[in-house]
Amino acid sequence: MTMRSFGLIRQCCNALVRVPLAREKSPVSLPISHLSRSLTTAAEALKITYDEKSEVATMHLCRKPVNGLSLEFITQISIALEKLENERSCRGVIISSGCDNVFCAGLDINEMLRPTPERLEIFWKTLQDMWLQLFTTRLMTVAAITGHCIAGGCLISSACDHRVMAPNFKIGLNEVKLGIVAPFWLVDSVKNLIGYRQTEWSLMKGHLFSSEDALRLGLVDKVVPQDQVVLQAEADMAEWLQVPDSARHLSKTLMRRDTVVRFRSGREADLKTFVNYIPKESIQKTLHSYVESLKSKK
Ligand SMILES: CC/C=C\C/C=C\CCCC/C=C/C(=O)SCCNC(=O)CCNC(=O)[C@H](O)C(C)(C)COP(=O)(O)OP(=O)(O)OC[C@H]1O[C@@H](n2cnc3c(N)ncnc32)[C@H](O)[C@@H]1OP(=O)(O)O
Repeated sequence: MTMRSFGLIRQCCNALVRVPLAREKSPVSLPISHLSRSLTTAAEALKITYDEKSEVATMHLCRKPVNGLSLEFITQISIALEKLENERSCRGVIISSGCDNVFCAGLDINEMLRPTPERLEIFWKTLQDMWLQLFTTRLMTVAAITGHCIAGGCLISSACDHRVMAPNFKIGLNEVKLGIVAPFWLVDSVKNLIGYRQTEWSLMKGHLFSSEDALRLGLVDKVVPQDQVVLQAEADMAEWLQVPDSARHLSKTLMRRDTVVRFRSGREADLKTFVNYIPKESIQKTLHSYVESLKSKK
């Protein structure tokens, strides 16, 4: 197997003070006083490899301990996606995790705790952009879900084209448990997979599905033992790549158009709602208690 890492991507990912890269915007300097805590450095957090033979890249999320989606991390993912999208030989990307038993625990909650208005706005815009990139990319996308996949984690997996998950983990949208609400575009992408009622019910309860229930409902496509998830994702990717790229991508565009149109017309209002809602004292209290409960479960 011929593997090479994308020098350009690594280079970009290491230089992370100016964000976001987002296509439609110019870069903005970050208030770096609020960098969120992680056990990994920015350079270690995202590893990209490319297999020339299969024409498939792997995006390995390694922001320990739980791949919490901080502004810097989302920006790295976004830059990497853009680079892969522009790499003509690349046809697919597998998204995998280097965190034990966690694919992604969602947004880094620290981003929402006592945020500066400036950073909060950049954070949400960057997340919106990253989601749109992933949801509409020409690349075939497969999520190799080797652990829990919660809220923002489900944002990533549900934006992909195919999902393979390990048994006995949790997946879904639990935002209400934190006193917050998933944005309509994330809800839509889950609804596209599991239908209206299951989405409404799980959203209102903050219910996380077991891997097995997720398979039954269509929130994931396969459940295989944890040590086989990546291999299965690679095998499924190879099968998917037998379909001509442009026809596959046009079909995806056709199926996702309504969600994308709704997103584009609602994203400004969504941003305003987010930046007004998060700093509210009542929301801050609930988020704070949630973080405390995570820490005290040990
Ligand atoms: C009207 C509406 C207007 C506006 C909308 C507003 C907001 C919309 C946002 C919606 C979009 C998405 C939101 C989100 O993603 S919020 C995040 C939701 N995620 C979770 O609830 C997951 C929480 N984590 C867990 O349940 C467990 O950590 C997990 C993943 C099951 C792993 O368990 P375990 O292996 O036992 O690990 P620990 O729990 O010990 O965690 C290790 C360490 O990580 C910290 N941590 C965990 N998750 C997060 C996180 N999401 N962000 C930041 N930090 C996290 C945890 O506290 C531990 O820290 P410690 O210091 O104790 O080591």
